[in-house]
Amino acid sequence: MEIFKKLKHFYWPFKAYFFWSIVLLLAVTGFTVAYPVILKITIDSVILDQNYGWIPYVAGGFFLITMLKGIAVYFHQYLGDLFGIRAVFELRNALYEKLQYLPFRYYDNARTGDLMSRLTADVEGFRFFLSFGFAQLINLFMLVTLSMGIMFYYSPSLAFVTLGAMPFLIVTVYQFDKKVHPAFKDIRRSFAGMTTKVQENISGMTTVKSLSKEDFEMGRFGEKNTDYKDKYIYTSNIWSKYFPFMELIGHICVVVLLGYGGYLVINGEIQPGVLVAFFSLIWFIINPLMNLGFIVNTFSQAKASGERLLEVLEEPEDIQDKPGAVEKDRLNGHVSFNNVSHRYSEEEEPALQNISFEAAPGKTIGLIGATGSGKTSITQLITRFYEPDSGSLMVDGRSITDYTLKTIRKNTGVVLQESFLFSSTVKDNISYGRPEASMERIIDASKRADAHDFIMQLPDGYDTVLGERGGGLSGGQKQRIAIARAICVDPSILILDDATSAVDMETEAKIQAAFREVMQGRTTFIIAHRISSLLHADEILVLNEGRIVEKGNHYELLNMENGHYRRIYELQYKDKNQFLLEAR
Ligand SMILES: Nc1ncnc2c1ncn2[C@@H]1O[C@H](COP(=O)(O)OP(=O)(O)OP(=O)(O)O)[C@@H](O)[C@H]1O
Repeated sequence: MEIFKKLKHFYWPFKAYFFWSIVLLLAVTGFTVAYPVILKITIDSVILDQNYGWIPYVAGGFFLITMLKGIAVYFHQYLGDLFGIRAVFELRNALYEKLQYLPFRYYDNARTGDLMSRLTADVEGFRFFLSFGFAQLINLFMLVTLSMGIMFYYSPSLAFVTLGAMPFLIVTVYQFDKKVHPAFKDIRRSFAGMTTKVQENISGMTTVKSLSKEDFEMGRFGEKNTDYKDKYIYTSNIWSKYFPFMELIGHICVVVLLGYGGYLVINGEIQPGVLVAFFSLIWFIINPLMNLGFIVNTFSQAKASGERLLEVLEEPEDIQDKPGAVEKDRLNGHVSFNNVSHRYSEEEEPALQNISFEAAPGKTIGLIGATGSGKTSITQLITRFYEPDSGSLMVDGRSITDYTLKTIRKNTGVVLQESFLFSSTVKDNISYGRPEASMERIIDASKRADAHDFIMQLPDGYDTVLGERGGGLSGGQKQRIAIARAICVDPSILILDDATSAVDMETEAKIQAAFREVMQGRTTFIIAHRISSLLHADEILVLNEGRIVEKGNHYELLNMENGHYRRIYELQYKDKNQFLLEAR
């Protein structure tokens, strides 16, 4: 119940639909139990007492009740559906919003397929209970109580004897729920595992095919599929064990009713109409109670789904605007790190240790070092994707946390080694960070990123729709669109994380020339493995194992005897010299 309480604010605003649906359900229940009552009157008061003149009225009454029941059922179901659909509409929106604001830390370990299944299958499981299960639970309660009430009214002794086996039925249903709830949770988890596998397989299809791992992948999928099948079979086994037993208990009740009820009729203690009415009423108790398994099942599924949805909704958003955070349209881009250290999780080694440097507005800072030396981590802190464990990170003389996240993100443009392109038009991809950008601005950004010419050669130019993840374009072309996207935002801090590694030397030179113009007035951080990309940087930070080991411009660093930078330079240029020597 705790889960439903926690999710209450999603469905409670629509309680009016629910209440009306229940009021109509009440009417449906009333009309349903009226049948056996009319039947009893027909047998005892019309047929046995030979009041045949009543027959047209009884028939008319039956017809009227059937019509009214039909109308009530229609509106009850319609309003119930509306209640569930409106509630999960809000829930889905809230989940999606949560996904937008969850920190990177969460996504480091999250699995896309699992999240997808939460947003689809789990939301659907919850809706089904709201639309259907909830009302069924109430229907069950009302039908059983009303039927029992009528039975006790007609013949308390027959009611007692007939319902004697009911406690067994209730205990069985309870046992069933205890087993079936964890089983359903497992099914949901297994389904999420399977969708994750499918999603990863599709995303990594190039790797799978290039390494001929199709069979291996089928094997891995087979495991997940088998697990899902086994979990379902296990759950079906629980059903098939419990259901015949529940049915048996129901039929014992009927046998007892016919035996003892028949005896009472023969002895003249009750009228035959009462026995006939009991025969209908008992099924209004047994059927819903047996259905309790199914209702409990939707309830268990909804509980399990609700739990998984709450896991996402309650995930802490550790990086948030602090109260009174400053919103600024434009920052100058003065970045300074003072003794900053950072580790991604408690168990891991620090990714950055005592990092200190100053980047004045408009300056270009190069970051170089072996893989894993912490280059990207520095930029992840500047964008505030993560927060440092210690030290201070200032932007324009104020702590980065003094600004709203929006201010920081609006003022930083990031081009990654492999940027993500959305399956929409080229134009939309370029103006993604600034949707209001004019066509001139988009074209200007593309020209600066050396993308305009190839875009014009696409079938629909800027209106060409790209495939998922920018399919249909070469790596370098995708990268140039991503660079245009960053330029279009007009950020005061530009981060180029190995941004030109996917383009050829000639294009790199062109983009860099364009960058030099674009970089004017912006603080730029260039992460590069090639020294050629850093020649024009005002300052280069050489990183090793999370520490800055050297600092200076290209020439200063080259002059350091036995320096890290010099070693990288020699490694990169040795081949060239060797080649030139051999070519002579
Ligand atoms: N999201 C993360 N979660 C946990 N550890 C991480 C994460 N990102 C980076 N690390 C670790 O932090 C250290 C620094 O990584 P970082 O990505 O900053 O290096 P890098 O110099 O940019 O490397 P590369 O040149 O390969 O991109 C590495 O040891 C890496 O394993």
